[in-house]
Amino acid sequence: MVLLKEPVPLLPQSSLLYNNASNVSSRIKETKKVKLSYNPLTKRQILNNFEILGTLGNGQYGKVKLGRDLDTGRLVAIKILNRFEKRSGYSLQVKMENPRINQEVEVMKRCHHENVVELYEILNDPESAKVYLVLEYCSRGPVKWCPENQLEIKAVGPPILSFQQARNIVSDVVSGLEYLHSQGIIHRDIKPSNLLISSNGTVKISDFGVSILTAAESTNIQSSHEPILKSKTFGTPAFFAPELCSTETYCCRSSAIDIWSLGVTLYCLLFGTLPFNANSGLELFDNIINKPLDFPSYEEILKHDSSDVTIEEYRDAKDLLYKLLEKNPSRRISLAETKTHPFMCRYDNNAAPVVTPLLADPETFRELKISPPSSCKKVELLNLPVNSSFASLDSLYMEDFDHNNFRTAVDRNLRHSPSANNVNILSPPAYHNIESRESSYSSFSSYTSSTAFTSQISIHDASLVGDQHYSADENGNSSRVNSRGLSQCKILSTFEEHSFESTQVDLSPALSPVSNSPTSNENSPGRRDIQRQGRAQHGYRCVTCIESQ
Ligand SMILES: Nc1ncnc2c1ncn2[C@@H]1O[C@H](COP(=O)(O)OP(=O)(O)OP(=O)(O)O)[C@@H](O)[C@H]1O
Repeated sequence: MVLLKEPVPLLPQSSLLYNNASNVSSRIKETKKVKLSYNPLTKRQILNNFEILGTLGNGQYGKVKLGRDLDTGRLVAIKILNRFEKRSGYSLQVKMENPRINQEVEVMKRCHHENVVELYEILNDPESAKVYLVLEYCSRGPVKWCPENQLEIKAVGPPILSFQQARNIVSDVVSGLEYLHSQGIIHRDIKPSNLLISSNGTVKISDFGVSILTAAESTNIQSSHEPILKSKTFGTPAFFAPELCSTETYCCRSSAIDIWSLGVTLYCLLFGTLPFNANSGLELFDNIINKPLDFPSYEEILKHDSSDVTIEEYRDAKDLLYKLLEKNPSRRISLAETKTHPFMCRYDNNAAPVVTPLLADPETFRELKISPPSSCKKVELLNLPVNSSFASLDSLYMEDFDHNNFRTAVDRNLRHSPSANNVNILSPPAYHNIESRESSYSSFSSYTSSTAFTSQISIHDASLVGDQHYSADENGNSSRVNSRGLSQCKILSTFEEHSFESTQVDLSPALSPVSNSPTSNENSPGRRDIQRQGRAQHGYRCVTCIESQ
């Protein structure tokens, strides 16, 4: 789904990210110092008191990581936001404070409800280019309403949820929305992917990046439908209310837009397709404003819903959808009315809670699935520069990472190992100019795995993506790792003074070419020279780990 970028800050710059306001709950911890470190033994990064276990999602505006509070063991989601955003003018790029951060923080600080994702802590170090929001972790991930392999925008049904599951989800969202609106918060981006499911199946509203506070907080803005802060549109077009699609009613926005988006969401859950769709934005807006609502027939529903939806339930569902997707915002159903609508009450038997599989077990979030050899002792954490956050490990190598320190720490580690000679130490310059974060991260993992656990060997093709041109030769004394072709290769590799041999290469399918494929030199069988072609030509991610024999 495309999110329209919001061009103007909606909250005053003096927002609460930097200022304390009396009405902000003290529940939320604000930490002004960020410390990043790396544990080579576990191969995990540590952000202040949180061990980073893996990636939960990549949003439009940054990454979300799974973390574990080292004191309490509690799992958390850590949303990483860029403090600055670049805006391009005619000839210059300006670095501006990212207004989304203030917005999201300001709104989340006010929220404390079972159906709203909770903010626990804000890590906001002025020295850091990132701001970290430590959030309640919803282990079952976002609400899914179409098959994994299908783009939501292309989904045409059948639905993957039963009517009862859809009802359970919407019931939780209505409670969450009622709370938000009572706090003067309009979410403005209600859609299934912003509804997260906790381990016990509770649905929680998340992602407040485009939310706003109405001028009159805590008043029942929904019933008044008063115009709110004048602002540009944002959110996800297919979920836009008609009043957002027309320039005539430009200023007239109220919490009724969330109710419309709730209607689009319910439609998706029930029928597995969007109610309004089109090939272009203009056509989509035209459909939202003018096209009458249309539904799959009852017979079609019966074909797919195994729970035998009755004709009454089907009719009630349609009736509720007509009321939620009422084009005139002042006639749109309220949340209180939604709660008591027959579709929500008459059939509710709680028989089918939403059960989606848990996101991967935290332990499987390890970047490398290797266990430390018994000879390997825990080594000191490596301090990382504050801006070498997980979202931009490339900067770790490209900008200000102190390679000498890193190697010193690594060397210290080597002394614990009986097989230090088998370690492949990469030349730091090889990491330079890596444009892809993923590639950099893999390199980083490879490097650290090879050095932290010396009975394991990593082979790297970092040279391929580095400044130095480097060619690979299966039979020579140096090798490059090709994420496609290597799996069966016997590799003899030397790098600097260390050499090692490996007979088995474990290649993850994820380790595919990162960006453009490198060109291959077809004239040299068994040998493919990687030629960099300007900045866009970066090669492969590194192979992570090879078991030594
Ligand atoms: N609290 C959480 N618990 C579990 N997973 C989460 C949590 N918060 C976010 N995620 C995961 O990270 C993804 C991106 O998060 P989020 O939507 O907040 O980021 P965003 O940059 O605002 O995304 P969007 O592109 O939708 O605007 C989510 O779709 C979800 O998969």
